[in-house]
Amino acid sequence: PPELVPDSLHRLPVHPLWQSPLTIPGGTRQSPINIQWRDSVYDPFLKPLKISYDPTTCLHIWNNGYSFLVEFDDSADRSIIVGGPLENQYRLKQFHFHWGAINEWGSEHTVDSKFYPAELHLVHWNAVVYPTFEEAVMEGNGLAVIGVFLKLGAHHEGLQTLVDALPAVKHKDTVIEFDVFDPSCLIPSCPDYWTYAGSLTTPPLTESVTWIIKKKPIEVDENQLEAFRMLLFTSDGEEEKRMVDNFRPLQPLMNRTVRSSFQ
Ligand SMILES: NS(=O)(=O)c1c(F)c(F)c(-n2cc(CC3CCCCC3)nn2)c(F)c1F
Ligand SMILES: [Zn+2]
Repeated sequence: PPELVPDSLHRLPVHPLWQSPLTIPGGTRQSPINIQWRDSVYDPFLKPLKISYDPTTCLHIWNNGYSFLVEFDDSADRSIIVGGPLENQYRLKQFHFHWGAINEWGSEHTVDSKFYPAELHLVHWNAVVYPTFEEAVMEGNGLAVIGVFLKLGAHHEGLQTLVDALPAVKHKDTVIEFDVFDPSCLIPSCPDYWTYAGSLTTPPLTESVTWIIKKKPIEVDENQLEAFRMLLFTSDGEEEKRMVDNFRPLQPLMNRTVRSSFQ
């Protein structure tokens, strides 16, 4: 419920990464948004999303002072997605999460105004059309991000290997090698998703993302969520600020329709 949402949402977040304005002047397709289930439109022409990741393309985990990113070798078409709403295949670049200080909020997207405690984003770029990720970030069909909601429940075996590595990236600008991980273990097997045209939810907030939001959440346990909350926004030696509530406020839907791959 909105009254539960941290008042920080009503104050501009102070995190340095947000020094740029929280709203993009003239933005018409900003993210995240609330997904009103009954307003989403079933599109029978949407294809199943095809995910093929090579676990050996995993490189390292990096605390960038906003989230922790697991980055991949995207120098060839080894970890890709194709199909769904996409016209081209897209290469996996990194995945990261957004989460709250408490289990009542933390996700960026909401479903019927309900927050989940966390949300996973798998960021892919259109290497068929654009020569670099940096260029793709600036183009309307440049990126495709798969969003997966995390809900409090059973222990998640696959996530635990990632959680075990987090203490090594507690501080901003720390990196740890992470050389074999298959992120498809974090994606629900249920094929159902919503899709809409949106933006990055962090600077540069460019309107270049085809969002693919999985309908089914994955379950993680309290200890695993707490491990996220032990990370710090701050560098070693600075006054510690816990890395929590690193999600952008909801943005206006404006003239957009959310399509569903399911009836
Ligand atoms: N929440 S999100 O919308 O899924 C999301 C994304 F889609 C992103 F692409 C990034 N992103 C930001 C950069 C810096 C680049 C630095 C060079 C210029 C382009 C941005 N790398 N990846 C990101 F941080 C993020 F949170
Ligand atoms: Zn994100």
